[in-house]
Amino acid sequence: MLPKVNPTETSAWKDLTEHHSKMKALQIKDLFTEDPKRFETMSLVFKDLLFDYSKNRITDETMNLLFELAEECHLNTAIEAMFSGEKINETEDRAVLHTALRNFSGKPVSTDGKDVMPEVEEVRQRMKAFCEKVHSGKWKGYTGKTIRHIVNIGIGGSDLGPVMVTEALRPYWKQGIEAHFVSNIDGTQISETLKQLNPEETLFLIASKTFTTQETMTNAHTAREWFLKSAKAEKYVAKHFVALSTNEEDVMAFGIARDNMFGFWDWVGGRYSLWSSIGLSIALTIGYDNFEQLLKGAEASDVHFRTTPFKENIPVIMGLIGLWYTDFFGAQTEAILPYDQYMHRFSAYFQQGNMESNGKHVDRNGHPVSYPTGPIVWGEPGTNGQHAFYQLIHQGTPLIPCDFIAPAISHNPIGKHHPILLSNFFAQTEALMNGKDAEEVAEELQSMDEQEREKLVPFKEFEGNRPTNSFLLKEITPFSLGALIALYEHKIFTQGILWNIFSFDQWGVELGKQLAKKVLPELDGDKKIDSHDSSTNGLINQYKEWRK
Ligand SMILES: O=P(O)(O)OC[C@H]1O[C@@H](O)[C@H](O)[C@@H](O)[C@@H]1O
Repeated sequence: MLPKVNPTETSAWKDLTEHHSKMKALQIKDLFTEDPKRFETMSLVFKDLLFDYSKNRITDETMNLLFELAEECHLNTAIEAMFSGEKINETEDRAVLHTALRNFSGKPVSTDGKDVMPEVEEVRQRMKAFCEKVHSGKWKGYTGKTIRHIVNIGIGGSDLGPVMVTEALRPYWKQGIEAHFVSNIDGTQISETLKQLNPEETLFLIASKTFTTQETMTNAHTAREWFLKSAKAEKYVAKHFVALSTNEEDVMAFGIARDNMFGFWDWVGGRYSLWSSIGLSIALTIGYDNFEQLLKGAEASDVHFRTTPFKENIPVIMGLIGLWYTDFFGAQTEAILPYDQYMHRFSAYFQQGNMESNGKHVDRNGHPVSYPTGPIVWGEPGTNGQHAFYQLIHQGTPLIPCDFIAPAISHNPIGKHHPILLSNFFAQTEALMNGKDAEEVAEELQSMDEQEREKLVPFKEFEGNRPTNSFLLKEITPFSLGALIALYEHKIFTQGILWNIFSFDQWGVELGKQLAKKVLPELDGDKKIDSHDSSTNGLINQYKEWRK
């Protein structure tokens, strides 16, 4: 059982509260003037990744108090508990061992007295063999053709990770293989996907931890019917459908043979499952060896997180700085802004990662928390975001801490594109910190009539002091991406421990599922509905009227 400390009752929290009143007025840019070594002190290089956290509203004292908070909340004990298979997901009575999926150390990882590594290894080997069969063309469709299209049918954690990673690693796609993803229950997505496909060359991966998720099962049945319209015989389903799941019984009931099922375990949370067999679409798309590199990158971050003192521990620092803004500055959101087009789903992925993990208002003792927990996470790739919402980041009223991410080397080094992209990446964090004061604005508007100029100055001023982290990666490779994802995962863990909440359950998504199940039968027939509030009744009845 994890120690359950209310963070606000620690002495570090009290000191941080006092410290915050001093820090409110401090300008980040002044901290740079005062300390020419600030960048050196507040940046870390890990593998081929530079993490620069110097453009934050922090001093050494802030960081030391935050480290003390982490100590008082027993973060070290919690990290060890996770890695060593303790059932830290108490509301579901489960261990949290996605780290075992990327363990190549040869050391056992046990939970419930059993080493999970032999089974992990066995599934990895089966995934590898399967990828080889598909890529070599030995795996044939029902008419003897090779597989050219992979369709992953899953939602939430069984979709977002595979989509994000395959997109981020597009330069590594195997020739001759196209990956497709269907998640939404909206029939549009599967219809539009199926239109592009030939059933003879298509492999469906039904990805669902529980194998009961309504959206996934409905899409899977639609895909099966579509396939059988051409293939005619049930026996061919085995050549075109595989399951990625923990639920063997329901997989069999769907008609997928045991041989075509790649299992994983209840100690893998859905939003942490891309490292498991849920990653089969990734392995099929970029090749198994590259998938293994992704796992090895994540393993490197695991080792870093588990063994590095807090002062040099990137996910711990990321988590503490985030908490500093959420709980002391009242920041409600955080933006993740990758300056890499291939990473266009990275923020969407960590929307689920963060918000499903730490969107909790009850602490580990079952009491409502008295402090803000998980922030809203959002973002779009640069520079698109600059021309859309950066206005608010620069001049709006809310404080929005931002993570800027960019690769030094582009996979598409054409013309001046990459230097232009990176000039924006560098310029934005500088501008967010420095702002632009009235004097500078007036200087810029010198040629203007004085009265006009004075009117305009307030609108063109930037107060600055807007905090950012920068992640400069040498290049986006399977290894570096794996490492980066795992750093973000461990940031979430760090914050969950400090907020004293359970980060690995997600009871909040259940309500919607239950309610939709109640409404669905009411949509049949023409009978007017009066079982809800007048708004819901009104909407349902208008729908019934219009769909006639
Ligand atoms: O993989 P499954 O069982 O189909 O679940 C998909 C998603 O279902 C959602 O309801 C859960 O909140 C997610 O965590 C999960 O990833």
